[in-house]
Amino acid sequence: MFSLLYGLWNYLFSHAEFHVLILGIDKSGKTTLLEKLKTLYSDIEGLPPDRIVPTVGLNIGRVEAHKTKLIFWDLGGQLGLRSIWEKYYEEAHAVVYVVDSASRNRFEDTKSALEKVVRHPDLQGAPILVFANKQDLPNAVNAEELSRYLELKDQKSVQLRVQGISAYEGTGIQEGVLWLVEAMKNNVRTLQLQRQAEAAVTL
Ligand SMILES: Nc1nc2c(ncn2[C@@H]2O[C@H](COP(=O)(O)OP(=O)(O)OP(=O)(O)O)[C@@H](O)[C@H]2O)c(=O)[nH]1
Ligand SMILES: [Mg+2]
Repeated sequence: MFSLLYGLWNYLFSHAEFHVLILGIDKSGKTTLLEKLKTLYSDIEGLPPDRIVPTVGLNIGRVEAHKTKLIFWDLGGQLGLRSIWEKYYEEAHAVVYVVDSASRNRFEDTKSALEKVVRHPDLQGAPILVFANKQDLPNAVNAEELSRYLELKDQKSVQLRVQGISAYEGTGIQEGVLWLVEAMKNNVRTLQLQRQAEAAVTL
């Protein structure tokens, strides 16, 4: 019985696509990360950093990571564009929240934007992976220091992890994505989204 259920579970997930939102304030490195994800996990070579411009619309990256199909949505982080983020919340399985770990003068801004994400009712139950980006810079704070700044230890009800990365060098990214994939698979929100998708197909 267990192996039957396990087989069914695996079958469902091998066919499912997970929607992952990439959020964070402007210049944190979201699009640079998206392009690196394409390089790491697909046949497409992502754009080099010097060809990336600030995001106004939406960038999409479809990859297969750790035997799981992932669709990343990368949105613009400028102040005037952040109100668009919530339009994507209902359909998102998880969030990757990118922080520029070397810009201490912007930690307050990134903290308050993250708090709104964590508290939003449309994202209830979604795992949140905070990427402490730009670890290649000498003045970057590490993942532990950053979680102290962001006061993330108090968020007990949320599945949350802080991971140091460099979107330039690619370090730390796969470790974080592996955690996210496992978190999404063991998650009530994922089951709910899957049921909604199935209901939409049978209507
Ligand atoms: N040193 C360093 N710089 C980075 C890294 N990732 C991104 N950057 C730089 O940070 C700046 C912003 O990168 P983007 O990827 O455009 O940032 P974004 O978060 O997509 O910005 P918006 O689209 O405006 O919200 C660029 O100059 C990047 O080259 C990194 O890992 N290390
Ligand atoms: Mg961008």
